[in-house]
Amino acid sequence: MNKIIVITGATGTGKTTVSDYLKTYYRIPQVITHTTRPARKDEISGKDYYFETDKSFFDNHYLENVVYAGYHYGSSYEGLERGWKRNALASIVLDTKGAVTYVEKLGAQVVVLYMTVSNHKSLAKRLHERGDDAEMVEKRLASEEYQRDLQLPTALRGKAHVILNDQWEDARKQIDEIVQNLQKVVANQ
Ligand SMILES: Nc1ncnc2c1ncn2[C@@H]1O[C@H](COP(=O)(O)OP(=O)(O)OP(=O)(O)O)[C@@H](O)[C@H]1O
Ligand SMILES: Nc1nc2c(ncn2[C@@H]2O[C@H](COP(=O)(O)O)[C@@H](O)[C@H]2O)c(=O)[nH]1
Repeated sequence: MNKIIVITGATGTGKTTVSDYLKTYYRIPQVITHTTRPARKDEISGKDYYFETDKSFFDNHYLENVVYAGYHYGSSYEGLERGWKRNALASIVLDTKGAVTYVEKLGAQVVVLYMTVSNHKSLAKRLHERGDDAEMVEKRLASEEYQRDLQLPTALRGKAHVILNDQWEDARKQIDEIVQNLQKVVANQ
């Protein structure tokens, strides 16, 4: 059975960092999602996201889609199938609403990693250090979605692995253990 690692949590908690780590060290392909948000510097269409217009966004066939801080985001069935064609274990980065939908729709195929930090104030600093546009950071931190994603949703309690990412080395160790077990499960199916 194919499986998907859904990496979720609030902005800046390290979801993309984890997804890149899984790709580099475990060869776990990333499912690329679609968004109408403008690209950040260094982001490439087709690698980080499929960047869409308000019109082209709706040309895709979504398993789920959301509005996050004023922009559309969506994950397509085709993108997921492309990931699974490359490997029986793929990863995707989603907000918590999308993560709940994945669990509802794909059940036992989903493994959720919920990223968190002990001090939420550190997140704004991380976004600025990442080089995000200051106005975009303000808008994001003021959004309902940001507040919502700071808490593990009730629907994911007892189902998600909670990864504390105050220090990357500690988070990495937790992730290594989960992924190595998962790889054994997938290999034995
Ligand atoms: N443990 C850590 N300590 C300090 N900085 C970190 C840590 N983990 C990740 N970062 C840095 O914090 C920034 C945000 O990380 P990342 O982009 O992975 O977060 P994200 O959850 O994907 O954010 P978003 O939802 O906004 O895309 C990056 O610059 C990343 O290098
Ligand atoms: N539900 C979905 N959430 C998604 C998707 N693609 C990304 N995201 C999440 O949106 C926010 C903002 O992302 P950013 O790249 O602008 O920082 C973040 O939580 C992502 O995880 C998607 O297809 N569906």
